[in-house]
Amino acid sequence: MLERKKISVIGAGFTGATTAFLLAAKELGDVVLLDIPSLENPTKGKALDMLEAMPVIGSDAHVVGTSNYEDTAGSDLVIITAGLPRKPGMSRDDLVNTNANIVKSVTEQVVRYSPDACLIILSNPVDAMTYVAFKTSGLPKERVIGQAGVLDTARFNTFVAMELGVSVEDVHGFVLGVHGDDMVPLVRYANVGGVPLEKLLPKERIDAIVERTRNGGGEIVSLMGNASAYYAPAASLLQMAESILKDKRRVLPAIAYLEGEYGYQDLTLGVPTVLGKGGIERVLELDLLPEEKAALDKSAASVRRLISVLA
Ligand SMILES: NC(=O)C1=CN([C@@H]2O[C@H](COP(=O)(O)OP(=O)(O)OC[C@H]3O[C@@H](n4cnc5c(N)ncnc54)[C@H](O)[C@@H]3O)[C@@H](O)[C@H]2O)C=CC1
Ligand SMILES: O=C([O-])CC(=O)C(=O)O
Repeated sequence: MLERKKISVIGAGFTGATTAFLLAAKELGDVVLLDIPSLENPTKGKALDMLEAMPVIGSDAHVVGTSNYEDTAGSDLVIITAGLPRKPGMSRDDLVNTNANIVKSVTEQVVRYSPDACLIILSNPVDAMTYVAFKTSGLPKERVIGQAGVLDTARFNTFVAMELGVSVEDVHGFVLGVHGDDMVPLVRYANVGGVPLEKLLPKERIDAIVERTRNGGGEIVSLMGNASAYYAPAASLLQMAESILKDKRRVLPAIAYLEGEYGYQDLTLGVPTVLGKGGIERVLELDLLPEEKAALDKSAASVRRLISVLA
């Protein structure tokens, strides 16, 4: 049964279009897909193509394409994917200035028409872009959320399931911190069907999985050449969107604006959260060992460096 929520997806490229399709197919709400005016017709075309898939899929969600922010008015949720993706040889951080300008102007328009929405930010470097969106929007911190940890954890879980030959459904990893080389896979908290991962795999295999997870985005970029990942990022956005729109209160890692949690002030960073209808309902503070806290501090420092470039 379709709950008539309104979801806007800004940026109709690889991640935005894939996300819009998943949201509509799962009947999470009516979807508005928006891109820049020079891409208005292709955006309308993508949206119409998605809409025409709905009778086959069995979803009554509406999908429209536009370049006009008036069409996004009154959204319950806005997902921001607008911005450049990196090319092989680039880091996510190389996108910081270009994408900060885009995210800033998009956020201004979005909140003008949807002041009550929750925002989920995908554009990279996503920790810093979440900071930009939060500061620009003037929204309460609970309603500006960045996507990183669901995707990084999904990659970790994929590699663990492959290594052990078990269902991905039973692998529960936990990746916090920055969406970059200094991300923090909390191996001590990872389990497979309730059994601690450290009891199932030797340290060197776990280290290899951690390393592959850290490079997960880069591995895809070097294979694809002209694009970065979009299926797993879109699936991650879908999971976060569903938890918010249905007030499921799932415990998911997400980028939150921190005011003292984990000892950080005025910083956006990936932490465990409870996602519900108000956005980030709660940040969960875990006990960290000194080496885990040191890794999170390194992660925090790399986000701070980027934010200071923008100031
Ligand atoms: N946080 C994460 O886990 C992930 C982040 N990303 C990031 O998401 C962003 C989008 O990636 P893709 O969709 O693959 O790129 P893409 O190039 O396929 O799509 C980006 C779209 O944004 C649009 N755009 C640019 N400026 C805009 C503006 N001012 N207003 C509205 N739309 C605008 C472009 O026209 C383009 O259609 C990139 O920055 C990428 O690095 C991608 C995957 C995962
Ligand atoms: O690697 C990239 O540039 C896109 C991204 O953030 C990811 O796939 O993790």
